[in-house]
Amino acid sequence: MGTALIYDEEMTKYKLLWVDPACKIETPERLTVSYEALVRNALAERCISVPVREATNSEILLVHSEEYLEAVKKTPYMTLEDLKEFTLQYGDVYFHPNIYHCAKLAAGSALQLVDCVMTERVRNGMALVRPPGHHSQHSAANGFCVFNNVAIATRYAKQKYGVKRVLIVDWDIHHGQGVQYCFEDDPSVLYFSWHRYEHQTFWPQLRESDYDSVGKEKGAGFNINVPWNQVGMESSDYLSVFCHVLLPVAYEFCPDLVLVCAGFDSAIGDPEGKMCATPEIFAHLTHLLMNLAGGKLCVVLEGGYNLTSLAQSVCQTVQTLLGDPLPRLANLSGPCRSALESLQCVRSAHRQYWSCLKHAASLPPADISTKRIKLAEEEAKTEVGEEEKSTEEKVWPEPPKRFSPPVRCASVLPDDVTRPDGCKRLGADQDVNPLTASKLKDDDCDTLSRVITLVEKMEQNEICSGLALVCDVTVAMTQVVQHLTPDPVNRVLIVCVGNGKVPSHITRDGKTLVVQINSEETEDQNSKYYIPVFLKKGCSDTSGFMHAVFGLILPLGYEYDPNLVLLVRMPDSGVCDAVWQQLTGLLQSFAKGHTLVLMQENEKAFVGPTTSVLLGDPAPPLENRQAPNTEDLNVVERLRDRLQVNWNLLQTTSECTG
Ligand SMILES: NCCCNCCCCCS
Ligand SMILES: [Zn+2]
Repeated sequence: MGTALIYDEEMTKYKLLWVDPACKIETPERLTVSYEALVRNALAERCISVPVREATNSEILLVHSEEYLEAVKKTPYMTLEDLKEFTLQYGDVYFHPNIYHCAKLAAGSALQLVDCVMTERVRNGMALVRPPGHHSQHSAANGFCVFNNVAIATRYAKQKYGVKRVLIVDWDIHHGQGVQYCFEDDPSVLYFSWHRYEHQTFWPQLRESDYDSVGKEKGAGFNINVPWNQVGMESSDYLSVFCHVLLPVAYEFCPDLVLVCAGFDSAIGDPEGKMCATPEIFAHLTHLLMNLAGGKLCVVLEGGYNLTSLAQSVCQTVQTLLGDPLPRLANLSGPCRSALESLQCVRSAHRQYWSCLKHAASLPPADISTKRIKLAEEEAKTEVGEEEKSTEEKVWPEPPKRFSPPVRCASVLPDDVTRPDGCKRLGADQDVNPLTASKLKDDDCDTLSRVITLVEKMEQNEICSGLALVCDVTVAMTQVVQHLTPDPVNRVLIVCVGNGKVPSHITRDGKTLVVQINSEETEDQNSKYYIPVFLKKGCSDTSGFMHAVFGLILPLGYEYDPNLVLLVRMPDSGVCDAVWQQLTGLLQSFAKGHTLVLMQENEKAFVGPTTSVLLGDPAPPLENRQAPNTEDLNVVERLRDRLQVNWNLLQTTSECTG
């Protein structure tokens, strides 16, 4: 299934008609540079173009009041003076004779996207729209927004398709208060937003944007606000929040549909956000959401005011929706102190609502809060009349080309195992490839030599990922590592699922990082590069396993930044299909998707499900949402405490930083 792209140049046909410094950044060029970049990078042509449509009155009334809609309906006929007058009743927004038409198209685009995802005409998609929506409210326009596109789409999906649980991820740098107001008492809609806040001094300066607004009444726990109290946040800060807050909760919530308020003013260079995360981060944020809801992901443009980083970020997002390998994120430094403080506050505020957070630390002591430091700085500044901060132009490298290897997935299988049709899908040359069709009766060394060849072709970027059935995964794993180690830049992340002895020499000199999830307490080898995760209930405990994936494996993987991932399924691991597929999907975040899966010969039943995920299909949703059992949670938390001195992305509290 493909990726939808919804765009129409009609939505570029309104603009600011008078002087208003607060609104001049919201321009038609935002849409044209984004769409042109998709065309220039040959991404638009790979999408399924879906036409826009106007949202109907009843669809708009799913969120907005009749009086508001009636008022907006009059704007096409207003004089310039009337438009200015009409605008004054709202904040930080402007009207134009054609904005009502465009606002209906923007909302209608989001509905079109929901339709083609819910009817499975496409797997996922992006709507490039303006005016944005997440600030608009029941009876008010606000923050460049007229109708709340994503809120309308959410209500529409529930009404028309009976969707039970919707996750809304708002990665725009502003708080989508309009969305929060819409769903704060609704437990069927989980709203997550991070936003520049600076202790309520940044627009829209709302008390209810802070981390302690967790939702109301039945909706308590289903509204997650992550305030950024400093500018300059980087990819590490964003990934920490995804790994330690959003993903664990999102998987526990188990949504049927995911909508993204995709504002790119959270990217480097943006005049509003003043953050430092490069556009590649959106490739990863998108990917990390793609295994939820069976891949049903609708991305709707919100903000983004630096035309360069906006266009690059849109391309990174669409390219990931299309299933292309992700770019590596270089030298992630770990979250800054202010981000850690926000992280700790949010986790603490939501501890009582989500079992994955029940072990979260309590609120940081007020005295170390960056708030006191910040307010002290404010006083200092006013005293000495600090000169205007230089608004230095941010520069960053153009994101690297994300090229897809000719073969997406190759497999080394015994004769009696039929090659999954998925591999065949990758072109006829695959059949003549010695790695797969082999008429010889292969014995073990032949298999291993083919596995090594497979790895070499991955290194040469001829093959993206691979899967091999071998007679002994430990031997195969060791052979692969020995083959690779000489090369100085090689770093291999090895994830071993299940019990079994991992040869200790394999973790020598940091060229490999081994994380083993098992149910046997191994002697406590206190090595930085061998991390045994002992789960009392073993790999069959979905919640405990996924807690280890988000709390340990993902942060470690991002910080280690390997150029190859070995996913090893130890004999009799007991891990269930869906969890195995989720892990396979999430590990493609690393090494540009170069994942080699090693399994025992007798596990042929898992070849198909594993291959489908390596080929880019979403992993099926994890149905169960029971709490991880306490001991397993304890294990992961204790491990994180012990390891975070070496691995910064494991941190979730601000106390630990000296
Ligand atoms: N100094 C006032 C600036 C107002 N900024 C409004 C930003 C709306 C963003 C929508 S994503
Ligand atoms: Zn914004």
